[in-house]
Amino acid sequence: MSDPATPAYGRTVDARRIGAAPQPAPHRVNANLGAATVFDIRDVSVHYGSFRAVKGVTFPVAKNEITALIGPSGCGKSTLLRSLNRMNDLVPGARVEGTVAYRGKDVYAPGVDPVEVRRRIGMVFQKANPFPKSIYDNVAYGPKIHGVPRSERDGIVEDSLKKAALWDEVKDKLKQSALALSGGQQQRLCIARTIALSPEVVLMDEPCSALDPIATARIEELMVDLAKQFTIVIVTHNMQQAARVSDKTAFFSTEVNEVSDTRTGVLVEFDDTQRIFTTPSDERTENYVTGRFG
Ligand SMILES: Nc1ncnc2c1ncn2[C@@H]1O[C@H](COP(=O)(O)OP(=O)(O)OP(=O)(O)O)[C@@H](O)[C@H]1O
Repeated sequence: MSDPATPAYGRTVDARRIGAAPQPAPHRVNANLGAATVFDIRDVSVHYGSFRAVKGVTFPVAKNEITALIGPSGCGKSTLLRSLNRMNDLVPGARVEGTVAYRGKDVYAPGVDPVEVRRRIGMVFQKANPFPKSIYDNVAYGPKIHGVPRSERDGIVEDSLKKAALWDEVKDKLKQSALALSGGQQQRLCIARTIALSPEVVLMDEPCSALDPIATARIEELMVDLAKQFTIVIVTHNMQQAARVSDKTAFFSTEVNEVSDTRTGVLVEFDDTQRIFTTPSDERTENYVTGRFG
């Protein structure tokens, strides 16, 4: 049994503790101990044209964990997230330097198919973006274009909707338009659509920012459940959310270049979520998580 004096950060956190004075950690936990590494992100910088949005980022992502990327607006969280599955390829002028090793292989290596990368490393966006199709067709779409036979699609749709905790609400109206669902249901549908392709990793870019607290709570519960099967990396502005659901947290900030007057995102600290929110190593992290940072 865990020590009751130890704050329960990481998936079971009491959100009211956020902002409390840092407390001594019982011991320093090696952030990468004991879990298989899915991503080894090494010295990654991302440019948009001549503008360097984020520089020199290095941290690992462990299998079946939830890793949260937090930090002030514009520090490059979404940019870094999109570099993990080559989503930035779709942005004209975007360029990634360094190494994003996924299961030991650089996703930017010559010959790597970005479509296959995005199948294995799926993405859920800030705003639910269902296709203007039926609920069924939204989930079946990916398997269909990847050549999964029609006979297997019913099972995939049901399984994906169950994993996304949406099945009970939609099982009797699969042929109805996805656009008639609530915002929270649409976001769970987008999660079902993503996991229908059997990815290993699900990237989530502020998946709850357009949702009310009840829908947010459902997605958070869902994330924790999905992490049993998938590895999750989430960008969130919501520090309580990061503290509630994540195992590891990467805190980003910006450095100002006095000459060009531009801001570049940097990784300040990466560690167990509990440590980031209780005894961070860097003063900038502490100022941010305790709300002293404007
Ligand atoms: N497509 C793009 N073209 C040019 N610059 C971009 C593009 N996308 C982002 N940027 C710039 O890159 C920097 C990092 O942006 P990014 O959206 O990654 O930050 P963020 O930390 O996710 O911000 P927020 O929390 O506000 O969403 C910002 O200066 C932003 O203006």
